[in-house]
Amino acid sequence: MRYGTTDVLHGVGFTAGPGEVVALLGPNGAGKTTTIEILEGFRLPSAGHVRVLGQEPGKGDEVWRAKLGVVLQSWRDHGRWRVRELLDHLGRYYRPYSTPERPRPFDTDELIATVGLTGHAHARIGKLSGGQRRRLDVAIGIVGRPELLFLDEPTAGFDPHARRDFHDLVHRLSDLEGMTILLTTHDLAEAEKLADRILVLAGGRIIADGSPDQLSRQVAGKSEVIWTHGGRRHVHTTDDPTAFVRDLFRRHERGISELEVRRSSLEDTYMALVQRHETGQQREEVAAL
Ligand SMILES: Nc1ncnc2c1ncn2[C@@H]1O[C@H](COP(=O)(O)OP(=O)(O)OP(=O)(O)O)[C@@H](O)[C@H]1O
Repeated sequence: MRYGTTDVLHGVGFTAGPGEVVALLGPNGAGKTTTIEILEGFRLPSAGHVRVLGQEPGKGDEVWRAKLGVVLQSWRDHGRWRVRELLDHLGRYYRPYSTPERPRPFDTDELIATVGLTGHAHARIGKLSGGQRRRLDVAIGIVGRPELLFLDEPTAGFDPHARRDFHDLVHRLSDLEGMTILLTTHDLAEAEKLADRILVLAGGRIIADGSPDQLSRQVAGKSEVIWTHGGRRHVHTTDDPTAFVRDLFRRHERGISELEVRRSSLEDTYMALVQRHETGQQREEVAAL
């Protein structure tokens, strides 16, 4: 993807299979939204090949569009409508695309309950809180029971409870409905919890692609060993926690309690990957001078 003379995506290549949950991670400006917008058909790529549900997104017809669900970063219209009224209204557009395997739309009350808005079904949308509005955005995205769902920072503004409900919802949608889900998030714990696969974008390139475990293995992460001995808490960082713990017990046969080994988190892995990419970029720039 090129804007003017600037390439913002370079050779971004990946496939996602049915029912897969893929998280797109990356620093601000990495190209996540641009990638999603191309897949949704909102932006035409300057070059390359894109197929979404067998179709070139820019040429998708209504039947194709009805199979997609989109939750954008934020939008604030329909303030005078009521929650149930809007979902019922939007759902009707999907009726002609209903199939026996995939009845469309979702039952409105079931959908409202699914996103936890039953108590606000008759509230005016303009009066919802930020988190409630975001729940409604998700409901709007899935009202047509899509085969493929795009979620751009879906949990921004959610309280911990709403976040957990949302995570359960994503699991249900992928496991029970077989929905393929592509989401962007800056919450690494969320990505780790939800995604079967993580793509890390930096500077418009995919710098890592794999399950959270596979990514950790790409970066030789250190582990933290935390233990209490004689009432004092100790922390040690090591490449080989097994050897360290064996040695620890050899040195102190008794008196060790509350032993914990913490592997590097996805956050550590992510930071290391992005830093490695940025250092490589700087080296390339210096070499070009
Ligand atoms: N219409 C446009 N014209 C020119 N450049 C653009 C345009 N839209 C986006 N860009 C640039 O493309 C790059 C990628 O932007 P994009 O919004 O895809 O990033 P992002 O990864 O979604 O970032 P964030 O995490 O901040 O949402 C940025 O450098 C941005 O400045």
